[in-house]
Amino acid sequence: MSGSFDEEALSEGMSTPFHGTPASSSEPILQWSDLTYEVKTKAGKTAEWKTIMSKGSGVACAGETIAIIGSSGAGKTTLLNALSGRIEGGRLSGSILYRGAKRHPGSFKRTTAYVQQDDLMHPLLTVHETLTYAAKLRLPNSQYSEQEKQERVQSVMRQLRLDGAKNTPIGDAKTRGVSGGERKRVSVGMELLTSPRLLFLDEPTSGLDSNSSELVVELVKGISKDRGIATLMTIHQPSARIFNLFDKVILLSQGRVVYFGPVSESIQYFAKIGHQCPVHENPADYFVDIMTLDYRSDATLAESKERVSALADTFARYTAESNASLAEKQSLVRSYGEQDNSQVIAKNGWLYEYATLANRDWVNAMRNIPFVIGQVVQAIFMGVLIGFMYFYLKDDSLSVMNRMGVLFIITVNATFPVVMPLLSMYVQERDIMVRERASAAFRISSFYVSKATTFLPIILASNTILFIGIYFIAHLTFDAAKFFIALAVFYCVNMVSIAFTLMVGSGVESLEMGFIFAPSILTIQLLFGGLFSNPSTITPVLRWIRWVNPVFHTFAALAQNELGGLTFTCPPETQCYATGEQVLKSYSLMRFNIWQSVLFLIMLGAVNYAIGYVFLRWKAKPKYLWL
Ligand SMILES: Nc1ncnc2c1ncn2[C@@H]1O[C@H](COP(=O)(O)OP(=O)(O)OP(=O)(O)O)[C@@H](O)[C@H]1O
Repeated sequence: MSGSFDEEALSEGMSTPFHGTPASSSEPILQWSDLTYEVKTKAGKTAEWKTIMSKGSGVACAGETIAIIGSSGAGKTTLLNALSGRIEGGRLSGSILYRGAKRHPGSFKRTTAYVQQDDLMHPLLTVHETLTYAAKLRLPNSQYSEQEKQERVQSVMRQLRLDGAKNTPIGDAKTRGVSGGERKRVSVGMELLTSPRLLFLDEPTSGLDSNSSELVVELVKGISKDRGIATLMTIHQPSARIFNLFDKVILLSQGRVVYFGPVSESIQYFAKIGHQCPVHENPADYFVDIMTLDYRSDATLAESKERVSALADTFARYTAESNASLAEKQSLVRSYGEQDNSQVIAKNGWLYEYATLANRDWVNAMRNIPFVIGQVVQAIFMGVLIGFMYFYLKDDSLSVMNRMGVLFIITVNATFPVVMPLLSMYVQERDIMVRERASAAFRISSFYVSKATTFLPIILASNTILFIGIYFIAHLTFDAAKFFIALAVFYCVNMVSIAFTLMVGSGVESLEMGFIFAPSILTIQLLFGGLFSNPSTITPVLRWIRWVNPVFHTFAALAQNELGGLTFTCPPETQCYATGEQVLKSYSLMRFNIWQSVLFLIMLGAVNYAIGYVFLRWKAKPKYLWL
């Protein structure tokens, strides 16, 4: 028997599953009704709307922990995202009330918390550091002293039983770190540092063994109850013990609600509509079984579709006819009154945010041993290798080609070797930042400036070693003014490369795309850099490239600085350059003087930084549908 029920029998002895108003009648935090979500799909040439979630309604009250259960593709994540204000694209309709009033995006995000399924965290920071930085960034200084922030971190670590892993790094696929369960608890902890009214968790137990899963759910439930947080989590086939930990459950199938009410009454409800859960079976498994479409044959599929549809219809009819109607729900809200959800939550000052982020970036960069050692070793190795390749340049005309070569190689060392390693670090951190920004933890500008300023000293320090090695071993002109001017030009192009990295890294969708774009653009810069082709012979259609080409400006400035005033000896009966000026003229490198080239570099750096910032703002801008 599927879908038939005796309403009177059903009502007997049961509270109102749909609304599930708890006995204590605690404050309703989130209410949603008739929530429908559709996406556009292509069927041949015509596009049509596909319903992913249909007319979902419910309420989450303070202190309750609610599970959203369903088979794969049932719409669990869609419901969680719609309720948490993180749904992108498509069409969302219905109503969502947060503490009795319409949600206000800024304060909703700051007073609610979302724990993602794939927790992105800085792998090299310890548990304690991760939570401390999160506390510094998320808790306003106007309400918390540094001491109180630290107390908060300690209390969250204690509540989530993380004291034992306090000094263990988070880790990732490359470096060993905390266990999966601890990692999840750190993610939860970061969200609980503030005092959210609502907590969303997307599959917090996925990938965990049953003990770790149970611990996560148990701890979350305890904290939610203690702090009066309404918690909603999607969960995939929980064990019977975990299932029984929840206060309420939303059972979803094919985007429709099949049951929403107290866990304690779920078995009774299904029994009354003809689906008696066997005594020794895990109720969660049983419910998922009867809600899942059976694709084994056409007959089983048709039968299961009918069953699922009957289950959802039955529940819809039941709730529509039950005493706990919409009117009751509304009166419940009225009894608590509408809350003002638009209050501005205090942010920390820009400088404080910047200092915290820069400190975190610095710690991260310095712990990235392969990166640090790689930078130093590469600088020494390349400095010595290139230096000896051009060892002790003389002042004969044969040295002209070598001088031009070494100056170009110095320039090249400020492009690829700077951009590629920084790009991979930056894109990874950008993705973490976009996540952190979802809870409006800090400003994009402080993150961006922090990145620019932490990369700069690291790159300048290693490239100074390289520059000095090449300069003195190759024996470029030993003149203090020339040395320092060359170094200044070299610093400028390094700065442009960092700005370029931030621009590409902020604009691309993924690191893979960055690894395609960045080398392509850098190769073009090298081709038009002034060594491989004479700038005056390049077709006018492409000649403008030199204006925006940092490699050209660097090479031209270094060449003018090095060759200016030099004279060369010529072997007898040969034609050759007699002066540095002749070389510069024949290479067409005197279109701009050294200071104009430096100015171009500074401007290019500024433009790259600015475009990168705009890209990042656009990337971090929420594109969510809002009700
Ligand atoms: N943008 C979209 N375009 C087309 N179909 C979509 C889109 N978003 C979601 N869906 C479909 O909607 C259904 C519900 O997706 P959702 O991710 O909410 O399921 P779920 O219950 O969380 O599944 P799982 O447990 O496998 O993560 C799926 O069948 C999914 O393929």
